[in-house]
Amino acid sequence: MSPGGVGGLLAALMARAGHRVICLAGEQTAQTLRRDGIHVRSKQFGDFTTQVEADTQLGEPADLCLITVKQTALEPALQRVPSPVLGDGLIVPLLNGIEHPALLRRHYHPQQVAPGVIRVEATRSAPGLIEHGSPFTDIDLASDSAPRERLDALAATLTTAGIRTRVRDDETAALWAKLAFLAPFALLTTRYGLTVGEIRTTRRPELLALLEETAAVSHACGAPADTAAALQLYDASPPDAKSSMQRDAEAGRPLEIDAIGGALLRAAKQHTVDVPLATRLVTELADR
Ligand SMILES: NC(=O)C1=CN([C@@H]2O[C@H](COP(=O)(O)OP(=O)(O)OC[C@H]3O[C@@H](n4cnc5c(N)ncnc54)[C@H](OP(=O)(O)O)[C@@H]3O)[C@@H](O)[C@H]2O)C=CC1
Ligand SMILES: CC(C)(CO)C(=O)C(=O)O
Repeated sequence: MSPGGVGGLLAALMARAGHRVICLAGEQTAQTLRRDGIHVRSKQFGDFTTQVEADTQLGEPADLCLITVKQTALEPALQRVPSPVLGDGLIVPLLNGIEHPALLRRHYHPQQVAPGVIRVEATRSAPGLIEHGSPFTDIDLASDSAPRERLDALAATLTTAGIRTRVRDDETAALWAKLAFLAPFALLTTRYGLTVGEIRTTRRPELLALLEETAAVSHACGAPADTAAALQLYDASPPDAKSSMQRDAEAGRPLEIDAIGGALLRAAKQHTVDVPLATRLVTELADR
């Protein structure tokens, strides 16, 4: 559901591996996909085009529904996948953030909901045209409510299609591991309009302070967070890397500020953790 940067790439990889794939999108995107398929330009997989089916709403049961819409459009998008039509298919949201699994568990049976986090850099430059800029496409799956065997089977299927997938034991830890890295990255690159290479040099003290704040909230929520390891990832990132929130800001699209920054502040408040820098950055971004 929602074949944008992430969803379009995964749909194309699954179709290329021989799976039947139905992309659920707006009418215009669905028409384009039915006619032209999905064309991927990838640093990892090379250039390729695959045919997919496409519709505006799910019309039959499915084994798996990957949810790859932005959080800002999640609630209306769920109408595209009515629970009675889906049957007992696995729902796997790959959105950034930590709060959407609760919403999905209200819409679908909790045993069907298996959240994942994805590490990838992928952009939809036009409907059906995906630019995949990272030389990796990695997913971590974890669910407090879905049976482990289903996650293991899915991880094997995705890995065979080229999407390296691991199953983690702890859902909270898996979601926070991504957010603890992403929140400082998204907030700083978007607030200052700088690449990761510029942030880790010219704004290093702020980066360190924000990593500390985020790690403190993560710990308070029961998820281990390793600030030194996160900093190493920043230092190892290609200097011109940008966050998806920053690319949204550049393109004038709505920002996932609430799912990423807002969720961090809410968790901090709940656990009475002081996060002055995160609060300032989220406020400044929201004001814009
Ligand atoms: N892009 C990246 O590199 C990464 C993104 N993520 C996360 O993955 C998630 C998806 O991001 P990304 O792939 O970049 O998103 P995109 O903006 O590329 O794609 C969003 C898709 O959502 C659809 N959409 C927009 N509005 C609605 C709506 N009202 N109802 C239903 N569908 C709608 C669009 O479909 P249509 O064509 O019909 O308009 C589009 O295909 C986000 O949570 C993001 O944070 C995580 C890691 C990396
Ligand atoms: C950090 C990154 C690029 C990892 O995939 C991401 O999730 C984002 O920018 O939204």
